[in-house]
Amino acid sequence: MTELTRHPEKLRRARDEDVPPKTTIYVNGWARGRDPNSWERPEVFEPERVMRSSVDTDGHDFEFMPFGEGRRICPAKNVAMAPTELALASLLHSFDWDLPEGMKKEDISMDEAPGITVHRRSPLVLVATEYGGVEVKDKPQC
Ligand code: HEM
Repeated sequence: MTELTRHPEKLRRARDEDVPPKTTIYVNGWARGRDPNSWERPEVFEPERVMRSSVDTDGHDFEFMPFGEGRRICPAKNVAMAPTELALASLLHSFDWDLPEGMKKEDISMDEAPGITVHRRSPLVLVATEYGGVEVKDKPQC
């Protein structure tokens, strides 16, 4: 993708329209991840769907390319994946997670804020209880 951004002339004849040189091109990863031709019920938050699927993050499957593809693929893919998995696994292993008092599952908004990277519109507030029953005083925001 970086390759296309740097050398948009490669797309010149895309869809029979000229793309002028030096045009900045953004690949809409959000739309790709919600393409109903690739994913069943794409609007449903269902991370397990990638476990059932044969797609991987190596840049061969155009429906799921969090690290890009081709010769500009993220060179730190493995460096990024290991601590991400470790951090998430440690949080799940060490704490019970609950909603703040009075809040229901249906109250959680998964709305996203616009931007080059996707992030939540409103913070996710959870109560972490360490295994053994000790409630963590500073409620983390994920
Ligand atoms: C979960 C974390 C990360 C994600 C999702 C991610 C994703 C990406 C994506 C989508 C690209 C563009 C690939 C393309 O143009 O096709 C990229 C490029 C790049 N990433 Fe990452 N990245 C992550 C972490 C990191 C880390 C931790 C480093 C450095 C330690 C890093 C270094 C780079 C570099 C240097 C490039 C540019 C490669 C080039 O243009 O040749 N990334 N990354």
